[in-house]
Amino acid sequence: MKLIDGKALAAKMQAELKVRVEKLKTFGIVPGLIVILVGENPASQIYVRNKERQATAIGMKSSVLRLPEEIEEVELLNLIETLNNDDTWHGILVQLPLPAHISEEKVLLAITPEKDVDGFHPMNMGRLWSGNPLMIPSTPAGIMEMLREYHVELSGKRAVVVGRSNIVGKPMAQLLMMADATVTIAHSRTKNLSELTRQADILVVAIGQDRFIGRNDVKEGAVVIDVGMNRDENGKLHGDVDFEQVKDIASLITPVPGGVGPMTITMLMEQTLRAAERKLK
Ligand SMILES: Nc1nc(=O)c2c([nH]1)NC[C@@H]1CN(c3ccc(C(=O)N[C@@H](CCC(=O)O)C(=O)O)cc3)C=[N+]21
Repeated sequence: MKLIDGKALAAKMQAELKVRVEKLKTFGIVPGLIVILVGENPASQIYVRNKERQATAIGMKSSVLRLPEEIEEVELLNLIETLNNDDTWHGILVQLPLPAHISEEKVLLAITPEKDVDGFHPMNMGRLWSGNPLMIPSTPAGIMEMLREYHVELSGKRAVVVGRSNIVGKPMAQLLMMADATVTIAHSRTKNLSELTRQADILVVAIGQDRFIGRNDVKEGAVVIDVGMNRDENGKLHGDVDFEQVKDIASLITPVPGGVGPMTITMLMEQTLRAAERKLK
């Protein structure tokens, strides 16, 4: 078993991003990412702080708007409209999940696709599936970077994605398909899931269930990517893959923490930078 070190790759990419930021600054553009956080979800607070720290580290401008849980939907939509027209910000990210009284669909539609660094706007989802992406969701984008860095061959390989979310599963499947893998999307209702996952040369797991994939679900030599982040009663993080059971079967495996998570944040920065670089053209 060899570890895919997401933290190390994220650090390496940050150094490259820093150079690109400095270059852009010589043209008078400071790339900016604004994050909107509604309510007090403590887990969200940690991600938001990490995002701010990374942005600052590479020389980008970054800000977090903390809004009260009770904010009205129309107020949030108006704020997004203001930010759409504000040249300071090249990326706008609304942290999910939102409180139940606010329509996620309306909010995601309100962000102009050019600033939608999450790639969640229907226009960006459609462009990805049409093979002409503008913004790519950062978790699957980070996974593709990891597979590239570790020279994982994808063409003609059998990839199984467990999880069908708009944020991870669906865009992941499309990116693997664009890289010429043969892709199957499985999910919580899939029958004989194990039979399917055991055929995977590349197995991506994003189902949101603690240590869901065990030793009998993985083919010898498979590349295993774990998107899960589940906290147990002692506050320890576990993936959707039982790392201890799978580590000696897989040829390459991502740890949790230190795998997909750090790359997700770095790719968010990369998308913001790319949005800012488009201003030059
Ligand atoms: N609009 C939107 N975009 C998002 O990208 C988004 C979101 N909403 N809502 C919440 C999820 C979650 N998410 C994480 C990103 C990085 C880590 C991360 O860096 N994790 C580290 C540290 C984990 C720890 O120790 O707490 C690791 O895995 O090593 C975690 C979680 C982005 N999300």
